[in-house]
Amino acid sequence: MITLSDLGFDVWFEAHIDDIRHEGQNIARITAVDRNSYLVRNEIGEIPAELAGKFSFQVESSVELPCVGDWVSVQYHNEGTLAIIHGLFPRKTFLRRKRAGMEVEYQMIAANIDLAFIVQSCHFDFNLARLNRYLVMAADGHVEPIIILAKTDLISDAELQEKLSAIKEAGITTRIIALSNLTGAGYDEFREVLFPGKTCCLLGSSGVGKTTMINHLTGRNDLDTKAVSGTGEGTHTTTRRQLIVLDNGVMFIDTPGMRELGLLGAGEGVNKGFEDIIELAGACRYADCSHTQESGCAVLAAIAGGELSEERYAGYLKLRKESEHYEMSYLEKRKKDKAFGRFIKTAKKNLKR
Ligand SMILES: Nc1nc2c(ncn2[C@@H]2O[C@H](COP(=O)(O)OP(=O)(O)OP(=O)(O)O)[C@@H](O)[C@H]2O)c(=O)[nH]1
Ligand SMILES: [Zn+2]
Repeated sequence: MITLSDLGFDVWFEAHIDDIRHEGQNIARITAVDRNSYLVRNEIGEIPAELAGKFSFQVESSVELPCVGDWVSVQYHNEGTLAIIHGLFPRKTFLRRKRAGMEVEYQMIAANIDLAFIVQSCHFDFNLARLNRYLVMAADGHVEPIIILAKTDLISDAELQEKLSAIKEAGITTRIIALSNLTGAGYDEFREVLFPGKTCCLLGSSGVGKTTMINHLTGRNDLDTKAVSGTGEGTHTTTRRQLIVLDNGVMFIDTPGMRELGLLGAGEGVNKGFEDIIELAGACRYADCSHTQESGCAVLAAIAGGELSEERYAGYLKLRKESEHYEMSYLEKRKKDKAFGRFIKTAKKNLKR
């Protein structure tokens, strides 16, 4: 049977039990969040959960809402098939991001993470500016970072040494593990830093090999397949688990918000890693050239002339597409948040009348 301590509940949290857990309540950890529905897990099992009304009313900012990795106190209902969340434990560590356009408003991505692996592929994805952004984010939430340079099989040893020294020259002293999912190189070192009861996360752009790393550790498709369904208050909900416990007792958190982290404002990041393409683009006929089909495009001309490799161009397009996609979805979300803000304002006005 799994215990609270296996799930990461240690003396730091124990010190808060008397303040947070009241009579008849149990301690559990949030393993998934989907708008207002949650999954919680403890020694008894993993079940759907909802916020107690009183809890919701007292929340003044979204930061006070439970996020994945949080410890909460819950009460069981419906013969233990539904949990109601009554209290939130303080966070030992967290990952959060500033919401654009607001000065103090943060969005919580996950909580109580012991170790954040910042994953970059040695190939197209390698980017010091983005690496620094992740390191700042980890430091902000007191999360210990380790840099992973993945896909080492795609570059020569000399090229890998170059990347390692580029990181050191940038003044970054964080531990670096270079590994390949293909050859298994570096995995001994990777496994050495994974401890049972510790919560980890993988941060990095799409396609750098994060999912493959988890599957490599488990020999299964843990990150992709498991969803938990349950019946609460008559509505059937299926929520994808975002905190998983591997067979070796190591926990990994993977939330949709995490996937967006690195790409926010990546426009500048794209330019940073592809200075040669940006320089070429200066000679395009149209200032807003997309470098995909325009006549007079200097980038396309360079490919035709063999000065720019197709591969490098494809890498540029891929990163640009990802960054546009995430920036777009982030803007859409902000629009929704604004609409919700207006709704609240109107509702408050109506109340006053
Ligand atoms: N050559 C090489 N390819 C790899 C390695 N690791 C992963 N890949 C490939 O890279 C692609 C992306 O890997 P994923 O593990 O899905 O990457 P991810 O970071 O999880 O991407 P998202 O799920 O989009 O966030 C897949 O086609 C993998 O087979 C590696 O070490 N070497
Ligand atoms: Zn162009």
